[in-house]
Amino acid sequence: MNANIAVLEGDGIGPEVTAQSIKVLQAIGKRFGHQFMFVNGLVGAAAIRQVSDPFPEATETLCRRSDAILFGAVGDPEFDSNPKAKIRPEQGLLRMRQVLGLYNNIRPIMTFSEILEASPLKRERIEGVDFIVVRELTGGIYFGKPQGRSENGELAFDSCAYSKYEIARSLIYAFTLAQKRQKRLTVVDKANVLATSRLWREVAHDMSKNYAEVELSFLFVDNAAMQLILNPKQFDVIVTENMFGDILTDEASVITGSLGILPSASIGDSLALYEPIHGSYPQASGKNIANPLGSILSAEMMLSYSFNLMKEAACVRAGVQASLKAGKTTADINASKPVGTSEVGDFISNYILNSLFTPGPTPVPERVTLKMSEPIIHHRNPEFVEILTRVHQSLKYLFRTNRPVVVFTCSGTGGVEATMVSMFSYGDKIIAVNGGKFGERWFDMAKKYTGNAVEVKVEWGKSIQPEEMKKVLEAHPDAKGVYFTHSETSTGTATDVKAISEIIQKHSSALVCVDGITAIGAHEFHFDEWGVDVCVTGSQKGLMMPPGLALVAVSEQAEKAMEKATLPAYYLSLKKAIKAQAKEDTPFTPAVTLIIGLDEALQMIKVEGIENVWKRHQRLAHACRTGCEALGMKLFSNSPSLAVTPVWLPSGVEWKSFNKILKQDMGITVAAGQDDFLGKIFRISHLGFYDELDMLTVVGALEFTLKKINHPFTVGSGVAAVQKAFLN
Ligand SMILES: NC(=O)C1=CN([C@@H]2O[C@H](COP(=O)(O)OP(=O)(O)OC[C@H]3O[C@@H](n4cnc5c(N)ncnc54)[C@H](O)[C@@H]3O)[C@@H](O)[C@H]2O)C=CC1
Ligand SMILES: CC(C)CC(=O)C(=O)O
Repeated sequence: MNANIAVLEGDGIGPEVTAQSIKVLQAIGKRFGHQFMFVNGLVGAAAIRQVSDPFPEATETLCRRSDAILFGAVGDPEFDSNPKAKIRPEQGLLRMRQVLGLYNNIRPIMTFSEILEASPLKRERIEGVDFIVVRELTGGIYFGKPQGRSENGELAFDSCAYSKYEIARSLIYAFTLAQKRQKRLTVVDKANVLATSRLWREVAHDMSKNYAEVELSFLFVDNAAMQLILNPKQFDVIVTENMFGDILTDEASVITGSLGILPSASIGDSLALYEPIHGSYPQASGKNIANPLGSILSAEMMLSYSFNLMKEAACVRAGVQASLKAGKTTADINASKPVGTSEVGDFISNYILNSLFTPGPTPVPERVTLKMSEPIIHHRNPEFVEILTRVHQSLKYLFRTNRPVVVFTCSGTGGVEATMVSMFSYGDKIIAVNGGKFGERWFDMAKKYTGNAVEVKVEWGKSIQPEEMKKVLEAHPDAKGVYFTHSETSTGTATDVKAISEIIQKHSSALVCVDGITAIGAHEFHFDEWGVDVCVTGSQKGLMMPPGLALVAVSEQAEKAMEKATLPAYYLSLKKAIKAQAKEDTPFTPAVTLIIGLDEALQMIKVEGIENVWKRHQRLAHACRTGCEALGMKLFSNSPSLAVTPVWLPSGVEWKSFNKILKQDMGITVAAGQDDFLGKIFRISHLGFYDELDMLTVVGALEFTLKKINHPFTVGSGVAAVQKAFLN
């Protein structure tokens, strides 16, 4: 979606906390494919200083033309300490609320389990607190007339007035909200003293007939102030007038741990403004110490209330929770080890971007995710058959084959298992090349199924050469199948499939069985031309999908072998799957949603063109390697894969702290080394949905991390090398 957001930062800490929300909204835009346009407007003391008006006409126009308003705070000691000042920053805020018709202020009060100890109240009293205060915002004593001083200055007066209409529109909102929640509504007033409060009660009573399922109660404000602290869990929705709502919610912030974390939405009939409930906290201004969560959570409210972007809002909340869990909080919450305002914003926006640089799962493009979030359809419906038919065709394009490629609902390992149980019998000799975790797995699997497996061990980081394969085949002329891995994920090492397949065909009648799980979509591959018999890939690799599907291409030879095979196979029977595939069907209930996503992902690959996809992987892999080497890191593999680059950790660098900084400060997840190489190497993926900027990002993040742990290197050298690799 496209949205115009008016940004009114205001005074004191307003600009610094608002900057964090913008950062977070930009991250949401990037991750979910939305365009948020931010336009600044003057308000408060800043506006008085520039244009002598705390809410200038230009700001009002900007607000009216925007889809939502993000507000910081107003107020400045210069005015606070001068009671005689005629123009005051706060007048801007009040006028703005009034002229924009923002008559309800919604303030959710919810504790975060991660920071319960930040509250001075007992854990059992506050754990699970979750209520909402609906504060009337454009009436009551804030706006009542007359207000002022007597002529002789001996008397000052304010007026509190409410019309039935004003009360009713806040109550309607609160009743409706309660209906959707726990169905409990508390009206807070001072009806034992104030006439306006008695009118609130009267209107609430009358209205309650229309909301029979909502349990309505009344509480005097003095008692409410105590109950909030004594037993805050009793509340579901509170509705109250302007002044009481302001005071009670500052008090309620003690339950949650800090005034700095409470957000709000000020809404009317057409416009909505999102603002933390705190003020301009001038003592903290410019010091990078204010908590930005009130503002960030207000941005979360904007996403859900104004834009109905619920998934995006949930993502912001998850980022906030992650920051609290990681202790990335300001001094008001974490006095012993605080981080700065901007660090909290960085952490949350990095969390949202959550850049995966792992060789599976790999990043899923937004348009694929969106496709998968459409309503589910039945797998026998013509719409699904059409999708499956297209997927079958696209898979042929992907594998470069005219033969069937079947779709299994399982991981890549399940796909390899399907080939074994479908093509072989007990006692059949299977050669398995073991040059890493996955080769090891195929050897184990063959041993289990046929009881006759030959392991060809290859040093990690190296690939099997044709002459070596020739010797193995000569030693085992009775082999029925040879399993080898195109791109070994654990070592980032590629095997020359074309050459190995040629040797096997020349010197043996064994079936050529390729684990293409991390190779398909990254490495050049021609199933038919290269004489491969079965090749398996998984959805969460080069296909830019979540895990859950195995795709298996099957040659004519392989199909013939199935006629003689006697190993038991049911769910993973390739024979059954091929038969169903011929009718554009699957033998068992397929993962409908994943296949719908796969259809979209394969369309993306087709539009780019498979040759271009291979070339892109080559470009990215080369740039990634160059960048790492420029930082003084050594590459692990002598036959590098185009899917993943494994790198030796520089000496003296400890993996756990290195990875923690990469992940927590930069939002980058890379893969650890496995087995003997755990803590010694790490692996950077460029498999699937990556581009040039991603390589600059990951190498830039490596630089940041090395700098933070004081590892010597020339700042900028890695990023420059990546840039040169692309530009030369
Ligand atoms: N919506 C608005 O723009 C509001 C503006 N104001 C104005 O703000 C100025 C200061 O007023 P105060 O009464 O001091 O209220 P305040 O809300 O600015 O600060 C009160 C106390 O709350 C804590 N606090 C507030 N925001 C925080 C944050 N983000 N992180 C960590 N701690 C935080 C601090 O301990 C601070 O001393 C005044 O000029 C006042 O008129 C006050 C309330 C609301
Ligand atoms: C400066 C005041 C208008 C503050 C206030 O009442 C509020 O933010 O709710």
